[in-house]
Amino acid sequence: MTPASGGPVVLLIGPPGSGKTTVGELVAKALEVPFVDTDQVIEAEQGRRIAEIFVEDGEPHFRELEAEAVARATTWDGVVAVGGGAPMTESTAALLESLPVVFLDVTIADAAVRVGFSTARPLLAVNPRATWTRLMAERRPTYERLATWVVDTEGRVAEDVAAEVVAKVNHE
Ligand SMILES: Nc1ncnc2c1ncn2[C@@H]1O[C@H](COP(=O)(O)OP(=O)(O)O)[C@@H](O)[C@H]1O
Ligand SMILES: O=C(O)C1=C[C@@H](OP(=O)(O)O)[C@@H](O)[C@H](O)C1
Ligand SMILES: [Mg+2]
Repeated sequence: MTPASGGPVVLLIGPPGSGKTTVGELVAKALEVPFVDTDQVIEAEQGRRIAEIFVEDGEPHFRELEAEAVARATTWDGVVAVGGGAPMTESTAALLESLPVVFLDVTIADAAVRVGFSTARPLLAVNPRATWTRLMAERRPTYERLATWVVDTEGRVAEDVAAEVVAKVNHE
């Protein structure tokens, strides 16, 4: 992806299983712009999976890598999906405040079905439902504060959610 003066068309935030990665790709395709997922950037640059980074270096190190990756992504054109915990880092929240952000909302019921709570998401490896619910409660005020728009994804296919994000971005 090439740096551009305009910055991201839209950034997607929300908890694991809200569909940031999936919907982000669909939105980018529809708008014919590049897509970047900061977790994928981190994995490619590190040559390791997110779960390995957590185990080998700990969550604080992952959060540093994540803050750097998000900061770079905010200078690029296109659609950006970040990890569920990214907005909880202060420097990241400060950057997102002035950018077009969609909070993809979801309940534990749908998130559990979508994510299946595999070990790919290390924070959810133990007591996944209780942990997801606690994290969402901690994070919701930040997601809502940073959201330019909130899109409810409950019971909706990703294509439908993506169409609403595109409409919001296009101010339809
Ligand atoms: N609206 C949706 N309806 C049903 N399944 C979805 C939806 N959005 C995403 N998924 C599925 O849920 C899983 C997690 O989606 P993902 O995009 O990785 O979420 P996130 O990046 O927010 O954690 C994927 O298997 C994806 O195919
Ligand atoms: O909620 C979190 O803290 C995390 C969410 C994950 O991304 P998704 O939200 O895309 O699953 C990934 O960044 C990492 O496992 C930590
Ligand atoms: Mg994701």
